[in-house]
Formats: sequence, C-alpha cells, structure tokens
Amino acid sequence: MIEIDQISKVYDGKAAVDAVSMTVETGTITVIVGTSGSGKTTLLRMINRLEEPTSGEVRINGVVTTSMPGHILRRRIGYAIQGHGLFPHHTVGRNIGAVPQLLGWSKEKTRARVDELLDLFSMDPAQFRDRYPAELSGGQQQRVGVARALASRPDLLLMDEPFGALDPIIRARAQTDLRRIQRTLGSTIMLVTHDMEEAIHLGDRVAVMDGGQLVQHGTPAEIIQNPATAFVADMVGGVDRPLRLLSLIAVADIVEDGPATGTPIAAEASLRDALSACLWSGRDALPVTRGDAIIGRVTLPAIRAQAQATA
Ligand SMILES: Nc1ncnc2c1ncn2[C@@H]1O[C@H](COP(=O)(O)OP(=O)(O)OP(=O)(O)O)[C@@H](O)[C@H]1O
Repeated sequence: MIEIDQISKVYDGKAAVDAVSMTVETGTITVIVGTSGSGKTTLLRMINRLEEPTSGEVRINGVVTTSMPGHILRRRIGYAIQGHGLFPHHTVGRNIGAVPQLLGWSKEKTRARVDELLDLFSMDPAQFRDRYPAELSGGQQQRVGVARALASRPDLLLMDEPFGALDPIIRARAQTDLRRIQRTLGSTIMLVTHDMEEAIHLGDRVAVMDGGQLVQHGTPAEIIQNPATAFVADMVGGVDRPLRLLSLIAVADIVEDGPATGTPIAAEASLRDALSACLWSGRDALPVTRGDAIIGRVTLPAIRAQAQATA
C-alpha cells in the first residue's frame, strides 16, 4: 500500500502541489489526471524523490521514503516516461536488464526476466533481445520502456504520460496491453495523464488534480456519475456520458436467456462494445460467450435501458 500524507511542494512561494493525501492499494492502477500545470508530474516525482517534498511524507508498505537514500529508493520504484528514455547504445536486453544488473541479479536470472517480459509484451525474445532501440517502431520502444521499468519487480511503477508520443490507435492498444500485464503481474501503478478518457479506461481509481489540489479521488464510475466540482464535470464532459458509463459495465452483467444469431461477443466485453457490434451489424441481439460456451444473449433494448438507468 502507498500512503501519500499531506504532501506539498512550494516553488517561489506558490504551491505546485498543495497538501495532497491519498492511499493507493497494492495491485491497482491509480491514474492522476488534470490539466497542464495542475501539479501531476510534481506529485509523481515526489513519490520517488526526484523532487523532495516541501512538507508531508510518503510511505510505501509502511516505510517512509525518506528513510533511505533517494537512489536506493528509486531502484525499488519503476519509472517510465514519455519518449521511453531508453539507452540508445544498449540492446533491448541490456536496457530491460539495467536495474536487475544494478541490484546484483545473476546473468541467468536477468536474462530469464528479460525474456519473460518480452514475451509478456508480445515481442519474440529471439527476434528482439539483441536489437538496438533505433531498430524498433515507436510502439515497440514504448513497450521496452515499460518492460524496463517493471524488470526488477518494483514495489511501485510510476508512469508519466507513457503513451503521450503514440498515435491514437497504437495508444488504445498500449493501454489495453498495460492493463493485461498489470493484472498478470499484480503490479501497483500510478500513472499521470491529461487525458480523462485514458484515466477512465485504465484506472481502478482516478485522482483529479486542479491547481495543485486533489479535487476528487474515486472509481471511474464515481467520477463520471458524481463529479465533485464543476472542473471535474468539465473534464469528464457531458456529451457522451451514457456511452462512457456503458464502457464500464460488462456484458456479463446483463446477459439473459434467449436466442440470438451471428458473431458472438465475449461476456467480459463492455456494453459499449456490444452496442457498437449491434449497430455495426444491424442486429438487436448478440450471442454471449464465456470461453467456448454460449451462455445467453445481450439485447439492444437491455443495453439502452442500462444507458438510461445510469445516465
Ligand atoms: N522546478 C520548478 N521550479 C519552479 N516551478 C516549477 C518547477 N516545476 C514545476 N513548477 C511549476 O509547478 C506547477 C505544476 O507543474 P507540474 O509539471 O507538476 O504540472 P503538470 O500537471 O504535470 O503539468 P503538465 O501536464 O504540463 O506536465 C506549474 O505551475 C509549474 O510551472
């Protein structure tokens, strides 16, 4: 568990981060979202002490971060930034193995970890381990950057706009990948973005910053349904609220008995995906599968009823 306790940073008499407190549960993703200058990056960098707080403290699993030298702390906390920050003259394998090597892991253990991570990120180790960053696409470089930050199984992974440089299609894919990998490894992640869509898509919890203050901290559904301030409401936007809410509900939640034909949809898919599939294929019901079995159907009227009930 990460406890941020009344942390502030004052520059030139002005608070860039103003008495922020929040708790992050182990094995979850918290997304810190806000406009430019709201203090997101400063907050993140105080957690691994790239910035020293003016006041307040951070505890990781009960241990105050100031109880050890900053560089030792940072070996235990992964850090991934926009533009990935890979070492250009080192191979992918050496890049990913950098922190394990610093921590004194054996060559075999480091190599096994590098290959395991490349596999997880859908990059064939034999093909990619010995390449240099310049020989990779932007999306591949970004994946290696995240793999490197995860290599030593850090207590916490901090990510600052990690997908900022990716085009929107790769970006959505990168988010889905991160979610899958985070679930597989059980990592604890704090990620900064200015994109509320990304926050809602990725976060178990979303923390909204405005003018250095934490104005709301809750689940994506809470943020959308009960924005705490006009600013949060503005960031969430009113227009496609029902659609956003549908993206938070699984097909499994409203599956019913009855016939349906055509390409099925998975029970874990969202109602937003189900709605698109209905509209795209002109059907008013889709068969629903779990694994290989059909477990029922989802209907257009039921999806619409959900959108109206939660809007
Ligand atoms: N080293 C510094 N010296 C003085 N002021 C700073 C320093 N770093 C940040 N600030 C100020 O603190 C405020 C918060 O900056 P911060 O970078 O944390 O915001 P942000 O929400 O991450 O913004 P962005 O999305 O643009 O990166 C800004 O007003 C910024 O100008």
